[in-house]
Amino acid sequence: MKISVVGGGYVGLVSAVCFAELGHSVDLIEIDRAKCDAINAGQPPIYEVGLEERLSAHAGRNLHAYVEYDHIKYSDIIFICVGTPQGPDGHPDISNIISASESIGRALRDKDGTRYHVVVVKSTVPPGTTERQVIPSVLRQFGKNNDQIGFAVNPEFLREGMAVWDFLNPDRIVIGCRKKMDGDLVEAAYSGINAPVIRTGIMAAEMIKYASNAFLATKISYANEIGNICKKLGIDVYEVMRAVGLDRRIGPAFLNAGIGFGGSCLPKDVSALIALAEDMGEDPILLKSVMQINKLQPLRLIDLLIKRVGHLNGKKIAVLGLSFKENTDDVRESRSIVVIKELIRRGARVAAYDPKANQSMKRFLTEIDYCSSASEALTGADACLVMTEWPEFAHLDKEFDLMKSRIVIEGRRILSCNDREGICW
Ligand SMILES: NC(=O)C1=CN([C@@H]2O[C@H](COP(=O)(O)OP(=O)(O)OC[C@H]3O[C@@H](n4cnc5c(N)ncnc54)[C@H](O)[C@@H]3O)[C@@H](O)[C@H]2O)C=CC1
Ligand SMILES: O=C(O)[C@H]1O[C@H](OP(=O)(O)OP(=O)(O)OC[C@H]2O[C@@H](n3ccc(=O)[nH]c3=O)[C@H](O)[C@@H]2O)[C@H](O)[C@@H](O)[C@@H]1O
Repeated sequence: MKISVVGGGYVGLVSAVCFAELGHSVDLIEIDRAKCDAINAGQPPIYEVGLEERLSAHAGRNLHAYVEYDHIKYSDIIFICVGTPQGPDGHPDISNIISASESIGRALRDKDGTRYHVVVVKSTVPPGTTERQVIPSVLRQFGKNNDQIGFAVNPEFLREGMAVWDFLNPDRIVIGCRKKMDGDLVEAAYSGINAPVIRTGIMAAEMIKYASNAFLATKISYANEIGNICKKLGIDVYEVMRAVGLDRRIGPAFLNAGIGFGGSCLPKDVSALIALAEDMGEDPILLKSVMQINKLQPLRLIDLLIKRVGHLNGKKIAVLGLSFKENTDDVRESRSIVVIKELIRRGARVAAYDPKANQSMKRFLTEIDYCSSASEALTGADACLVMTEWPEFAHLDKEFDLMKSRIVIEGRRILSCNDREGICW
C-alpha cells in the first residue's frame, strides 16, 4: 500500500517507520525542514528504543520524508499525526490539525485520476473534531467530487520509550469510520499485526482514546492517594499495590505511586476531557480530583526533602532523571520541571543528570548544572532526588557515598541497592 503520514514526531515518525517495516511504501510529511532532513538521513530527531536501526533500514528505500504535501496524492491512506498540545483553557489546540487538513485537501485537489484516499486522524482529538473540523476542512480545499475521499479515526495507544514495540504489538486497533470500505482500507494497513480490531463510529473512536488515558491517569492518582495514606501509617504502598494488582479485575499496571504522571499526553488529555465535560454542563468530579492529586504530588517530595535536610537555601541537591519517564528524551510536563523550579525558588543549587534528556531540558531550564553522570551530580550533594525510573539508576549504591550526607529520596521507586540506609521515598 502507499501510505502518507503527516507529522514526524513521536507518533508520526514511529508510525511511518513501523508501516515501512510492515512492507508499505511510506511518505512522511514534516513541516520542520531540519527534522525532515534528519529523517531522510536515517537519524531520528527523537530517542526511542529500536527506532534508529529501523529508520536507517527504511530511509531512502520505502520511506521518504518531505516538507511539501505534493506526494500525498499518490497515497491510499493519509494518517494525520500532528501535535494537539494543551491550550490555555484546558481544551487542546487543534490548529495543527486544521492546517494539516487544509494542506491535505489542497494537495489532493491537484491529483489526476480517480484514486480513492482515506484521510485518517491518528492524533488525539476531542469527540466531534473529525466530523466538525477535519472533514469540512479537507473537503472545502479539495472542492471536487467528495466520493474520492473517505475519512476514519484510528487513535494511537503507544507509550513513549516503548513506542516501536507498542505500535507493532498493540492490545487493540481501534478504527472509527462512516463507511465500511474506509475502515477496511485502514485495517489492511495493519495486516501483519496480530491484535483485535475494534470497529466503531468516528466519535466513539475519538472518545475511546480519552477514556483510556483518563483511566490510566486515574489509576496513578488512586495509587498516589493510597500511598499518601500508607505513608502516614508507615506502610509500604508498593507492597500493598502489588497485592491489590493481583486481583484480575484490577490488574497490576499503573499502580506505581510516586511523584505523579507527566508527559505530553496524560495531563493534556485528562484536562481536555474535563473541559469537554464542562462545556456540556457536566461537573467531572473524579477527573478533577485526579488532576488535583497529580498537581500536589511532586510538592510532597519537597516537603519530605525539607524534613530531612532543613532549609534548602545554598544546599546542593542532586536531581537524577529529567525525562518524564524512563527510556525517552521527552521532558514535556516532566515532574522534574516542577520540582526543580521549586528547589530553585527555595535557593537550592541543582546538579542534574539524565541519561538522554539533558539536552532537551536545557530548553526549559538554564539555571541548573547539567552533569554527564550520576556520580558527578552526587558529588558533594546535600541530598538526592530520584525522579525517573531509568534502568541505570537501579544499580546506584556506592555512588551515594560521594554525597556530603547520604540522603536519597525516591520520587519513583527504582533503586535496588541492598543498603537502603538513608534512602526513603
Ligand atoms: N507522544 C505520544 O506518546 C503519543 C501521542 N499521541 C497523540 O498524537 C499526536 C502527536 O503527538 P506527538 O507525536 O507526541 O507530537 P510531536 O509534537 O512530537 O510531533 C508533531 C509533529 O508534527 C509536525 N507538524 C505540526 N504541524 C504540521 C503540519 N501542518 N504538517 C506537517 N507536520 C506538522 C511538527 O513539526 C512535529 O514534528 C497528539 O495528538 C498526541 O496527543 C497519541 C499517542 C501517543
Ligand atoms: O496518549 C499518549 O500519548 C500515551 O500516553 C501514555 O503514554 P506515555 O505518556 O508515553 O507514558 P506512560 O507510560 O503512560 O507514563 C505517563 C506518566 O505516568 C507515570 N506513571 C506511570 C505508571 C505508574 O504506575 N505510575 C506513574 O507515575 C510515568 O512515570 C509518566 O510520568 C499512555 O500510557 C499511552 O497508552 C498513550 O498512547
